[in-house]
Amino acid sequence: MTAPAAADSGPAIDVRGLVKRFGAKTVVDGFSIRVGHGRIHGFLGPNGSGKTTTIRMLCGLLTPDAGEGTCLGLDIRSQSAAIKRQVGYMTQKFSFWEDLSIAENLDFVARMYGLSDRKRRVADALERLGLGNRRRQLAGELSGGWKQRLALAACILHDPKLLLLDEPTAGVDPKARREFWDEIHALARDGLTVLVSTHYMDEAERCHAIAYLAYGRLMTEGTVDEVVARSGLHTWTIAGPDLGPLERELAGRPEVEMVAAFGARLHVSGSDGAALAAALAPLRGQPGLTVAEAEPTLEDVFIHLMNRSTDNFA
Ligand SMILES: Nc1ncnc2c1ncn2[C@@H]1O[C@H](COP(=O)(O)OP(=O)(O)OP(=O)(O)O)[C@@H](O)[C@H]1O
Repeated sequence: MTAPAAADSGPAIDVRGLVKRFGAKTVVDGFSIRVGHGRIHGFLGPNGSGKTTTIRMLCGLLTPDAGEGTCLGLDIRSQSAAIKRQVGYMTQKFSFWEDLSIAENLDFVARMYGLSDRKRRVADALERLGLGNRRRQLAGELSGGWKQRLALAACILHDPKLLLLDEPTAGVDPKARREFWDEIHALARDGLTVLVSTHYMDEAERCHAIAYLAYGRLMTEGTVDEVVARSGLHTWTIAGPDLGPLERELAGRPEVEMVAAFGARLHVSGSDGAALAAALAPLRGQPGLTVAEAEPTLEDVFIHLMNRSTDNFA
């Protein structure tokens, strides 16, 4: 994989005020972001919040209606063709020739894009993604996790500098997902910048930074710790038997913005820490209940953001 060139010393992506409208609908509204080289940046948010549209604008695949910026040092408006040549894009619905082997599929992709030095590129991609031993296996016989790997191999055949992964592991089991992410980190260590959209919290936690979008607006951005700290959310856990009635009661309290059961434990959250603590105080001495303040999880924060954005924009 190509190491970042000296000219790449600036950010890999640096855009300001991107807007995209489809008809009368503003799908992305004033999006700005900077992403450094070799970083893995996650995009999260409800369905239809504009993640894919934003990612496509960032790398010149879609022209913004307003805004400006650069991707890989090139202007996203006037140099989009040059940007596209350096982008590997794994879409939500990739497809293969099921009755061709892994190696034959990759060779086909290399031919389709007119790549020089095909044999070496295919061999490199097979080795890079641990597909060498399976090179003769038919694509149609692969499990979900190996299919994703093949898709990733196809994306890096042309030595891109930027990878766009649109929900790359939807429906893949946790072990295969973890291994897929190990590969993404290995590619990032080699200098590739990665933009990835996902709905999985464990994947968000494996990104160097995340952006959360709702209704086309950037609601929050930063490392996972920063996003949790900035949320202003306070969370308590309550453990004990038969928490159903308590869950229903707490859901009706004005200090409680969210309550959800996780096994034999409730997560109770609210923005006003003092009011929430006061509301839960009477429960603390109750026999059989363990009530403790806890760090909000990323999922707590995202559900909170989702609820807030529904109130603000819907
Ligand atoms: N080419 C298009 N023409 C018209 N509307 C579009 C087009 N592409 C996307 N949209 C609309 O823009 C909105 C944002 O779509 P987008 O695919 O960017 O969201 P997303 O956050 O990636 O969603 P998901 O999580 O479901 O993949 C949606 O309402 C979608 O229907």
